[in-house]
Amino acid sequence: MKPAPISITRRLEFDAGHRIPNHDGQCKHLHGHRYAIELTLSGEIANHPGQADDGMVLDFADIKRLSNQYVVEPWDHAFLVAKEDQGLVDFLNSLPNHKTVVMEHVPTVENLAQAAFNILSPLFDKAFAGRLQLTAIRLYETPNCWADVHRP
Ligand SMILES: Nc1nc2c(c(=O)[nH]1)N=C([C@H](O)[C@H](O)COP(=O)(O)OP(=O)(O)OP(=O)(O)O)CN2
Ligand SMILES: [Zn+2]
Repeated sequence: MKPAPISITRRLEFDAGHRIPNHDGQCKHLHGHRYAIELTLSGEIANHPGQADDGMVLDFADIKRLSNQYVVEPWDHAFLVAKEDQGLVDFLNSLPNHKTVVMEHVPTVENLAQAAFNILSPLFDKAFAGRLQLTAIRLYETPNCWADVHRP
């Protein structure tokens, strides 16, 4: 029998500041969140008796390593600001050694989840070609608010 499809998910957390400049409520103010990102990968379970990855789609440590390097560490304790939010970009750039990440789009949880997916999906494709795929990202902005991005 063909094995049933399987996916694995690794959760990582980071802190970042942001604002939604044109929001009609509190979110137009500078504030921060403890974000949680959940990365879901799908692939086949390795049948490699005697090897470290036997029985795994991918070692959770590998998901952590790639995600930390390219998203979690760059965004952790950074201020995530939209490039269109020019006054704030200029202010943040005036702060010596401030960790600022200028985003292509307004840093809603939807756009951040999409940005993380666009960064990480090709990296997983390249590193583990053919064996597995990043199929979804869930990004929590608060315990009550999150966005899901799915591989098309
Ligand atoms: N669709 C979206 N709506 C909102 C976003 C967003 O990214 N996408 N972001 C915000 C705010 O930045 C904030 O993160 C959410 O604040 P809030 O609604 O207050 O969420 P809480 O979980 O803190 O709300 P509680 O009422 O305390 O549960 C707003 N909207
Ligand atoms: Zn917010």
